[in-house]
Amino acid sequence: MIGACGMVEAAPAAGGDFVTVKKTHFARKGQAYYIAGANFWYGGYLGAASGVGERARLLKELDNMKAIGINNLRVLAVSEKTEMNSAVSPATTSAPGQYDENLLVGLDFLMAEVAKRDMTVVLYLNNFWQWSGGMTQYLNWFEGTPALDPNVTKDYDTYMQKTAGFYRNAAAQAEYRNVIAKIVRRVNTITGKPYTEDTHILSWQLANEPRPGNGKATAEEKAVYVKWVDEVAGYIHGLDKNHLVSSGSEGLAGSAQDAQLYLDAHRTRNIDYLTYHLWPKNWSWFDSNNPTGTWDNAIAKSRDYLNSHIELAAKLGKPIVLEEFGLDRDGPSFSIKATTRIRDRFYREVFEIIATRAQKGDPIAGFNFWAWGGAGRAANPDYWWKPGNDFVGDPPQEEQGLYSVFDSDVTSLLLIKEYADRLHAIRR
Ligand SMILES: O=C1NC[C@H](CO)[C@@H](O)[C@@H]1O
Repeated sequence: MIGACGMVEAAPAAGGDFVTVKKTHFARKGQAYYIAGANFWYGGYLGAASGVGERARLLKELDNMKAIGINNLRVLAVSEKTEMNSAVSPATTSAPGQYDENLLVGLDFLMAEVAKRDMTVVLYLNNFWQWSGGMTQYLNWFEGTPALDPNVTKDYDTYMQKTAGFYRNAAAQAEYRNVIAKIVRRVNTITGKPYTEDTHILSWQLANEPRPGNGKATAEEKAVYVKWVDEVAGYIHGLDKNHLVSSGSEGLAGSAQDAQLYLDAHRTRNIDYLTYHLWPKNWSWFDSNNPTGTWDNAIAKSRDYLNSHIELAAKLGKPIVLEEFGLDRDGPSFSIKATTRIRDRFYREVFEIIATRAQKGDPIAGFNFWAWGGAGRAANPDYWWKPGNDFVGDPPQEEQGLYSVFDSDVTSLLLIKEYADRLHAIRR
């Protein structure tokens, strides 16, 4: 629709067009709404008008995702400039109060194109991990502590424990709220529509995989984390009365294996639905160098993880979304030429549980696989990302091809379509 000012404008939002929670399900436009989604962290980057922007690619990626039934994208809304090696550049914010308008317009463009395809987006506003600067970079700004890349130090335990200091740093929290307000209060420069009025935003998300600290988080660290989730989610609702808010938690793996902590952090009325992630290889349940020897262990633990979190959501009476899961290519290999038989078998196991329980009416509201690589291709023989290279589903902290689903992975794409169709057919 072309408005009087000549700007591309979506039809005015009717109240019913926002995604809402109805008991333990999502609803949208008077229907139950199930997510058959992709992680597409770099969607805003492709939408930029210059520099890293690749708008022609973005349109093709969105069309290809739409064609296989993908109706939701999980996208990084803001990145922080950092010295850490395995982080994306450029970044949305290079210092407190300084923003790259080209990247913000990129997000505008993405949202405008998502609206045309009637997809929805989950936008995460920070990152516990280093690949977009994230919480560690805030501490570098406000504590003066060095931003140490765990891919370099190889000490993830210390990284996690230090990064959780973000929650208790008043200056970092104040700037984080400034950044949240900058994004949430933004008026889309392509459509002229305020983000708070955009019915194609499904939810604002506090961060990607916020954790209370490392696996030995203390009672005090856990209490700080629970308070942080409640307060920031409440702050976002204060800015935006229309949209849902989620945490971005991985579930127990991101809650020091403490179910009570996971429940306590998500009990607040400020959190509208639960999230969880499933990573058998990252969590050493599956060894891709010994697939036959570790498959049974990995799939048993995965099934338990999938089902037990749906029970936790039922306890809180809220929907839950499996918003990340993945496995690497056969071999293992990062090469796009490698087959994906084991990954496809894993995806089918995951999808079958999600679809069956969703059809039964259990509080599982859908999935986002990690992650859409599409037409992107690894540029370097070592598969590591360098500025100027294609973006793929794997962020710069990991080899480009580790978990990405590429446009040539036909068996995977057909599998995603099969289950997207099943979820979209659910009527409630
Ligand atoms: O959020 C995340 N979860 C797991 C992904 C794959 O390891 C990782 O790339 C990302 O930081």
